[in-house]
Amino acid sequence: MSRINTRRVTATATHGATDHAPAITFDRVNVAYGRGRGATRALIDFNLRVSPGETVALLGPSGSGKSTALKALAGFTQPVSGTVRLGGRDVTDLPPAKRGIGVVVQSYALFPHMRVAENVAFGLRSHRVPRSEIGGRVSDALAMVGMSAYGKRFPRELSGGQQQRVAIARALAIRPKVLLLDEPLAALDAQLRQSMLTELQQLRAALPDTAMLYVTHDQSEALALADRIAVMRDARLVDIDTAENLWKRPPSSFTAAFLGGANLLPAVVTRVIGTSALVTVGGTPVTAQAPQPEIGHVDWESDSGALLCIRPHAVNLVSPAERGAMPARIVGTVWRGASTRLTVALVGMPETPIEADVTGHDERPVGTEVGVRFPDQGAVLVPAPGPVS
Ligand SMILES: Nc1ncnc2c1ncn2[C@@H]1O[C@H](COP(=O)(O)OP(=O)(O)OP(=O)(O)O)[C@@H](O)[C@H]1O
Repeated sequence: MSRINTRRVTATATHGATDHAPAITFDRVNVAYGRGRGATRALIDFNLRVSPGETVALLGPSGSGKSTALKALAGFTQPVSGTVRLGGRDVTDLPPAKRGIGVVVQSYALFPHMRVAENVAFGLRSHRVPRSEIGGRVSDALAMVGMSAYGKRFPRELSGGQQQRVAIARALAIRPKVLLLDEPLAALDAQLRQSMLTELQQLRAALPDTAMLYVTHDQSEALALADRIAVMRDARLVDIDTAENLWKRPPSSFTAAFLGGANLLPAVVTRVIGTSALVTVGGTPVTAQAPQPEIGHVDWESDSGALLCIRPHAVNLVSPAERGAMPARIVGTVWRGASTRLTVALVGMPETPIEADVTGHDERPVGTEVGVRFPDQGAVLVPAPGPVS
């Protein structure tokens, strides 16, 4: 049974905010650590808008600037330039405690000498909530995360998952309009992470007015929770769209690879009509989607190079004798229980092996000859990467 209470809670208004403004705005925000030549630019011209009630995941590899973006919003780091707004109100120069944001970090950050209820009450006191209200607010917040029975315990008497629930309760107790979560599941084991992910989905549904910014380097968390995913690389935002669009029609090879380990094969464009393409991969003709991005336009010119993006589950392994199949050989095999991940090398293209997921336990040995087919329109063209600026 779920431990998150799905009762809906309405966030209290923050003073000075406007109703129609985005809940969160980053406007050309730059953050650097250190000064002069040795400075690290951790956020470069970062723009992002999050609507009330929307969840945006900041996804990217280690060091790409995700936590820095949260810190700039929470007030833990000061931008060199740019503006941070909450509900339309400029908070760039406001101290963290005055921003009214709930923050949950990976390490729980509970006070070890305080009981659970005192931990949750702490934030309320620092937000000057009247004494008479504190008890009720603490009970409500603990009930939301299914921890009502644990108010008298110390953090050391709780499991990792329970401590993280208390940390979430503490963030929710102030009834924030904006909730920041920085890798909240990273310290938990795989099984607990999965159940907490389900609970976070329920929490999201229970807080329809609360905007959430969720930092993760785990694409499955981002896909499960986010309305939109903002992909970061080297201190910059590289792509932003709905989870579904980024997954199905990745606008860049970086996002394609980062979001779900896509196969990216060098291809040559034969012709594109509308959003359908005919390309060749290693000389074999393949049909693919050739989508256009939301903003801008991609010219898929005949004879130009592109990348063919295909997910491992969409690759079909057939008999090498089948007409139109690309000849290949199995070079690796990993049984994963419900499926087997096979690595196959196309004849003539050994440097770009393809990963293919096959249902069940596939016992074909390494060295077996196979044929590779991509289902009609099952692959998507992605622009070949240009130089990183
Ligand atoms: N306090 C600091 N002093 C100096 N450099 C820092 C500091 N905090 C972060 N950085 C640097 O800024 C860059 C961005 O760091 P940030 O923590 O925002 O990345 P991240 O995407 O959240 O990474 P991770 O997934 O590993 O947490 C990195 O190069 C990091 O080394």
